[in-house]
Amino acid sequence: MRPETMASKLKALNDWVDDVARLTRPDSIRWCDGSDAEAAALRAEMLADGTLVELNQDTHPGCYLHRSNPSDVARVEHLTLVCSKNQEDAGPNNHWMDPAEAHAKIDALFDGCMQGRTMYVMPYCMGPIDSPLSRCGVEITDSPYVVANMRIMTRMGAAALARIEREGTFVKGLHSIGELDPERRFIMHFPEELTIKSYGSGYGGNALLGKKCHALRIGSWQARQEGWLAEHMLIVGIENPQGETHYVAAAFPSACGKTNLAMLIPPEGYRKAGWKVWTVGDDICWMRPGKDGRLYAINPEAGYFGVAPGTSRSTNPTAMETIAHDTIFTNVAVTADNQPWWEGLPHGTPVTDWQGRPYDAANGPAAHPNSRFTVSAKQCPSWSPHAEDKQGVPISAIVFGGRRPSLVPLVFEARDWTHGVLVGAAMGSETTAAATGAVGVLRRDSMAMKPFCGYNYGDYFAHWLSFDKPGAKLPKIFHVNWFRKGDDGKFLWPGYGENLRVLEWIIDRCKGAVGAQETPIGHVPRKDDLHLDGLAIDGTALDTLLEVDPMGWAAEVADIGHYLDSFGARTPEKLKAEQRRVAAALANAGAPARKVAAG
Ligand SMILES: Nc1nc2c(ncn2[C@@H]2O[C@H](COP(=O)(O)OP(=O)(O)OP(=O)(O)O)[C@@H](O)[C@H]2O)c(=O)[nH]1
Ligand SMILES: O=C([O-])CC(=O)C(=O)O
Ligand SMILES: [Mn+2]
Repeated sequence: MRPETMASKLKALNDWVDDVARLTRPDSIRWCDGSDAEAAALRAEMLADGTLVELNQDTHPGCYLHRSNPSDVARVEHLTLVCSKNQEDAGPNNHWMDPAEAHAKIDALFDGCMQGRTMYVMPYCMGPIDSPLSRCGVEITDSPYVVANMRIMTRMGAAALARIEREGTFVKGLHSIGELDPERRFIMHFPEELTIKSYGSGYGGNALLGKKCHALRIGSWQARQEGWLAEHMLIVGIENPQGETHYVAAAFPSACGKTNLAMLIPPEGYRKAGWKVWTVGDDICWMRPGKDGRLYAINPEAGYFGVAPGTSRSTNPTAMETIAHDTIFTNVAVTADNQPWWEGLPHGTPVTDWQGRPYDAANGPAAHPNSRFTVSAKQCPSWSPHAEDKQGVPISAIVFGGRRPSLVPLVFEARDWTHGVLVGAAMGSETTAAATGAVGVLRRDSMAMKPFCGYNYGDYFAHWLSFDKPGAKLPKIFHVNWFRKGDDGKFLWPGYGENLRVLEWIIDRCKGAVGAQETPIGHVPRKDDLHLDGLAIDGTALDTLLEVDPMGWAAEVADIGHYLDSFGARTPEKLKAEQRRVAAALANAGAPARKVAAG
């Protein structure tokens, strides 16, 4: 760590650090270089003051547990603001405050807040350090836990600082855990100033500012200006037995299966035949058109901040292997022999819950439903050899999806880009524990970006449409739903590794190698179009998964129309016309679905 006196060569950076120090009045300032020695020293400090607890080092070498304040366990959407000069630019999809008022409000909280604490200055790079698609930032924080996580989640330290000094621009992120009072908490974004101010929370999405705040909210604003896309998407490479790899980018809302799909293990028959899956990213995707007209994507992150509950050898063995060592666990339970534990693990018994209390089922789950692991991407056994390619990987298909217990089929394909943008805009999903508030409530979550789009959704839809221009070789767009339920309330589709069967159909559609049936909502596979050998699923479940109910869909599409209108004049007319086209097709849908040829 560089002591205060060895500040950066970049005057703008030094000046900002000085200003922040004057406001927050820390006892000392440390510039982080990202080294192992620095990480080890910080860890020792956190173990000494209880910020980290050592886990069983025989079974989990290098693994530690952090228990957060029980009031600080998830993103807080109602306290997350986009403070653009013009309220219309933030749009009805964001909470907004006038920038001057917002600065005044949050600076009053920052005033003197680091007294008695150390202020850490972390230069970081989102994306491979040498990629033209990458962007840099500097986060200032008083939380060593945040430093430890940022070191895993981003390229943090000396190399990032060198790039920042070369480029001269960076996103400014100021964070303090403050007094962890839910009444004194704000996550504010000033896109026109490339600035983030976050106060009063130590939780991942609120505090690791490179992630949702920079890579999505500020990133999406920059992407619109510069002609690229910053999306809440995993990136996965699917290699077929012929050795051909297709990359798929998929947007699912928080806690709806991105990490799992990115690390999928092929079903046994596929594995034997030679199918392989390569993980490029599990949460965020930055993509832009290449010279050949295709979209190329990078993962701006360097690690995974994944949901622990539900992760097991049967659902996600790749993740289990990834987190077997050198991992920070947040808000999980522990067993009698000090191993981390969460709901969904078949073995072990929790003795201490996520709050550090003796486990008692009466207190609810042992691990918090949004408990997380933080781990370096390099530890993932399926980490793609192309994950660090500076030009990114070419995307063959874009997939949207959410938790839809009824109506929405297992998979369907949009007719073209405009229809695909409508499918993404129309996405709905049940809310999850990743944000505070009620769980299981169906809401619209366009492109899984509702909590993350840093500007007006109407403008965002127009930006998406703008990629369809002469010379563009755009990916095909699909929608999936792993979460359809039967009358007994159980999931109809086995999900997880079996999702490869759906990805195979998707990739074959991109190649024109498999058929489908045309319906008013898009192309849906017939049973025979999917490879289902070796899959235990009964015929009626499959019928339900592939059915399109015109009545139910007519109501859904009418609701989508109202939703698009809620963004007023900013919603592109082209998107509304597309919605009317689908509504009209559904109105005519008395006739049986028509068979279409492959391609
Ligand atoms: N039924 C079913 N559940 C799944 C499937 N994939 C993931 N899940 C469950 O959904 C939850 C969240 O999955 P993740 O893969 O961590 O979700 P995510 O989208 O990466 O979440 P964020 O990190 O919050 O963005 C876990 O409890 C999983 O076990 C699936 O195919 N079927
Ligand atoms: O941002 C976070 O805290 C975790 C995450 O990936 C999400 O909620 O989508
Ligand atoms: Mn996420």
